[in-house]
Amino acid sequence: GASIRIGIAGYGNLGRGVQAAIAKNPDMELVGVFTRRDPATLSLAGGASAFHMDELAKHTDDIDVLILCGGSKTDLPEQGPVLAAKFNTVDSFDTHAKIPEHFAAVDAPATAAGKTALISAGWDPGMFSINRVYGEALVPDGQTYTFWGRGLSQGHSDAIRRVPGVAAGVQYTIPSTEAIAKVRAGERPTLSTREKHVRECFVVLDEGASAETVRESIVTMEHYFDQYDTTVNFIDALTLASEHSSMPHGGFVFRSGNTSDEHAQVIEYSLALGSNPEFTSSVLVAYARAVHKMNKAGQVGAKTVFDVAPGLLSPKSPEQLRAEQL
Ligand SMILES: NC(=O)C1=CN([C@@H]2O[C@H](COP(=O)(O)OP(=O)(O)OC[C@H]3O[C@@H](n4cnc5c(N)ncnc54)[C@H](OP(=O)(O)O)[C@@H]3O)[C@@H](O)[C@H]2O)C=CC1
Ligand SMILES: N[C@@H](C[C@H]1CC(C(=O)O)=NO1)C(=O)O
Repeated sequence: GASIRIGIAGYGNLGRGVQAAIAKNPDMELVGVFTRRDPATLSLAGGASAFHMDELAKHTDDIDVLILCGGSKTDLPEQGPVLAAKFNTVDSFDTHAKIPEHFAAVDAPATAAGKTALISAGWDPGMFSINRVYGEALVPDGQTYTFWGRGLSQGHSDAIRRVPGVAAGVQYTIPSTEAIAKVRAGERPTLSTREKHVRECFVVLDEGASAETVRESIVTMEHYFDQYDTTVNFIDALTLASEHSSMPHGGFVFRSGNTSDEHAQVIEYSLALGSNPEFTSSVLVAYARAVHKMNKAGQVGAKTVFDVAPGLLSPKSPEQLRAEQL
């Protein structure tokens, strides 16, 4: 059938990743990239069209799903509700504590417009969320553990880039090896947030900015850093470019429980990501396929990955999937 027509709103790591993912999905086509900056300054690969974000309203009829690639700290809370009133959307909103609030803010305009707005897709939130739900539903008597890294968190990197005085920066998440060892040994420990990961930031300061003020803003930042032991290293732009431009990440969700006194059960879902943004974007593109089908089926309003039947992610028909994958 006809290709699914995708728009990209916001051209950063995720925006570039969605462009790459569309090239890997023959049932998809890229209508255009929409940016708040001057479109002419974007070095777009593959001859894709770049527009200013203000042009989006003209494309409501030629975009089936708009994938929102802005940052969760400030872009998505602002752009999500506005764009969900005009387009079917997918976003990767990952400020976990604020997901219910974002869901409500997007649900009203999407429902009123008869649009479908999938929020918080990706891997965490996203694929890891699904596996946490599988774990506790399938093995009710047990404990669930999530570990990330060592790798670059895009949400935390976006968040530090928004701190006044920060010119550029990245954040690595480092899991506690002793916590992982206890979990793998089947001890089922009770672990606080602080006991599971530490966070390490590398920051390039704006000219004249105070390192101590920036450090304090980062380590006390609610929802991102305040519950973790966090270090902030100040480096120059050249070092950032040469030593911190790759974005590997990964981790695993572990469910350890008992179905009877005699039998322990373990479920593990793991990711090893050469590129965090490219994987996340590939997830967003698969969910854009599902959103397109859900909207055509009249399923409107805000959704999360918990509301999406797995088969909808596939380009194959339900009949094909039954024949090939069950
Ligand atoms: N759920 C999940 O598993 C995951 C979620 N995420 C989320 O994805 C979000 C986006 O991550 P990421 O793509 O790395 O963020 P970026 O910082 O690369 O981009 C965010 C926005 O900033 C603008 N921008 C990008 N580059 C520049 C630049 N050089 N100068 C000025 N503005 C720029 C773009 O908007 P514009 O083009 O309009 O200027 C872009 O949409 C993260 O905040 C995170 O919350 C990420 C990974 C996993
Ligand atoms: N949303 C995360 C994806 C994973 C990585 C992560 C972390 O390192 O804290 N938490 O969830 C991201 O932006 O990279």
